[in-house]
Amino acid sequence: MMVRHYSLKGFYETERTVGCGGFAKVKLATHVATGEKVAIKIMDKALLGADLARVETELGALKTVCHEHVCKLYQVIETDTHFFIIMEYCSGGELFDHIVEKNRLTESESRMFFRQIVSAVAYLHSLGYAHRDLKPENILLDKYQNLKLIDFGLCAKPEGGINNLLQTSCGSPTYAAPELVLGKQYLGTEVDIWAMGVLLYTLLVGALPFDDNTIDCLYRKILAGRYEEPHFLSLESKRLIRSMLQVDPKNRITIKELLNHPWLTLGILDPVEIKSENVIYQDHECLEVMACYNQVKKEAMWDYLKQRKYDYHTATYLLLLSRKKRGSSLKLNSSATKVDIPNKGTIIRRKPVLRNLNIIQSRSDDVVGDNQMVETPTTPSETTNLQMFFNDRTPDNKPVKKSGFIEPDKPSSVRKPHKRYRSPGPDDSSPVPAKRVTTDQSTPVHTPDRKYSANNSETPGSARRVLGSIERSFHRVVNVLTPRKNEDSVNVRPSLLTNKELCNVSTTQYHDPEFVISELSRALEKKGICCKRKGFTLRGKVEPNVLKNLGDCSFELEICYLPHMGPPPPKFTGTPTRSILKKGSLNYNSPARVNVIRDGEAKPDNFKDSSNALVGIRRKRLKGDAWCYKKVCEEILALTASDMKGVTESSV
Ligand SMILES: Nc1ncnc2c1ncn2[C@@H]1O[C@H](COP(=O)(O)OP(=O)(O)OP(=O)(O)O)[C@@H](O)[C@H]1O
Repeated sequence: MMVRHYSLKGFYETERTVGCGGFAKVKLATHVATGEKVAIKIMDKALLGADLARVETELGALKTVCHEHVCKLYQVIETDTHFFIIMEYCSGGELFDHIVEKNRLTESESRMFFRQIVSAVAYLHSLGYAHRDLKPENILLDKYQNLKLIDFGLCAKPEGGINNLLQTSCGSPTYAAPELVLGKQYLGTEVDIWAMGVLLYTLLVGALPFDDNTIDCLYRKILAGRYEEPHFLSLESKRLIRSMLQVDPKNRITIKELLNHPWLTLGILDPVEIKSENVIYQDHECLEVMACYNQVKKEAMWDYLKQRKYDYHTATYLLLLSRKKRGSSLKLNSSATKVDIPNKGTIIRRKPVLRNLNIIQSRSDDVVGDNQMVETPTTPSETTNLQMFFNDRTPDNKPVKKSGFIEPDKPSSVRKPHKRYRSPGPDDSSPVPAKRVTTDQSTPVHTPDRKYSANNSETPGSARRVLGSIERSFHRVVNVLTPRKNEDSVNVRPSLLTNKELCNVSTTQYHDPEFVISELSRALEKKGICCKRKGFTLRGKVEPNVLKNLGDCSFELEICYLPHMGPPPPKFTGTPTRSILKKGSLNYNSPARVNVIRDGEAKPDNFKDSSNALVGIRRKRLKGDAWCYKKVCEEILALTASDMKGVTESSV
């Protein structure tokens, strides 16, 4: 059943679900004022229960960090029932899927990605944070192939600094360092390095270094530090992985050594940079746009924004800054619901706000002097912290005291269902009270009651209340009258994919979707995996130990038509013309990509006719362990492929 989130209405237009985790559903949405795409992580408080604390942990970290390879936070909305975390949208999907898609990455692609990971982790460590859940499922790609670290629910900021010991065992078993497995006290930095070793191995090899069907055997392998080194790995890659997967944490390479490691600088020469950004900084043009839009003085706008309330204004400003970085125009759409800037005394404008106003061109007459609007990429204190962390020297060249240079904070770690484990330890000995987690006491919650008309700043309170009430009634009428898009609506035909949607798709040689879905259902049944059919989608759930697998996961296999370019192919006559479902591999077998010129026009993506198109199987992990999902899909697709081959031979 589709849930309507009124607190987003007028501010964000939600689209499809792009991911699900143990705690959250993540939706793609458009930020109405800027038209920018964002991701909204929606968490139901009732389902969070005792894990409410992890939201606090995640938000605390996201509000502090700002790095090009950490997913940016724009806004936090808390209602009585939900959290909505509005973040940078990463359209490239999970690094995990990227690896699976390519089987394994080349050394140079792995290097490019690993440099970004090292940069982000070094930055986190310099701020006193350990991530504690580094794995390719928690690393996303944006459309420029930049990596973005997500999921800070298990991160820790030890009291007294990063060089203080933690005790809570948490994370995913296959990425867990030996000291975590043993339940010893450990350093957050050292367990992150181990997880990065596992990560680099998965990039280069396409499989986990430590894997087994039982947790005991898995832990034995981890404790022995025993893993295979495939022959195709270069000597330098092997050396680097070995230096991270050292059983004794004291022998493990440090993050500082990694920054300059020859493998990471090969062909690039420069050491990895850890340059941080300022979370929010003054930008003359963006501030002017914001001030004009909200009808306040620029100083007042900045005074408000620098409080970093993570409300709609913060989101709008941060999105404007990112538009500016990309060289896009700085325009704001006045159809977004307006939110008042609390300090009314500063409101000076009387001009009506125009639709799609491009405010850069209309410079206001009440701007703050240009010299006050200096962009400050990094604050002195941030620079100092980074310098101190990586040079072991203070700016006046005194040795740095290793602990205590970051404001102490409580470490936190919270159990994560499906993929993670946790054993209780002193670093979470102070149970987080089941209090209402507020992200910022002064952050306005954008419930419908807080929506004002465009010129609300000039409307007296009582009149505004009346208007608000009329507006709410109006919304209710509109909602009753607007037909709802039912998420449960069942597709009567498989969807026809475009070329851009061919990620995570296996091709078949068949044209009949009913036949393929029934073969898939049979294969799932044979493997003992219960599944539900909805339209042309099968949703399966794997319990631990089905298929002798440690993890559990749920997934979807959707039958769809593959795009074919040009006139429909002749009816299938027996000999497959394209690659058939490839046994035991999740690699995407690209269907023929032919640009057909019809009436002088190329039609690559928009060919809407599915008649005679071949059928494909699109897979998607919904929840749970990614490697379990990979194994299950491979086995099911292999089984289906061999079953269908028999049917093909006798029936065609
Ligand atoms: N900013 C984003 N842009 C695009 N997709 C995202 C974004 N954030 C999350 N996702 C997708 O949603 C999925 C779930 O998000 P996330 O891991 O943050 O949720 P969670 O409930 O904390 O998960 P977990 O159970 O792993 O803790 C991710 O694996 C990813 O596929």
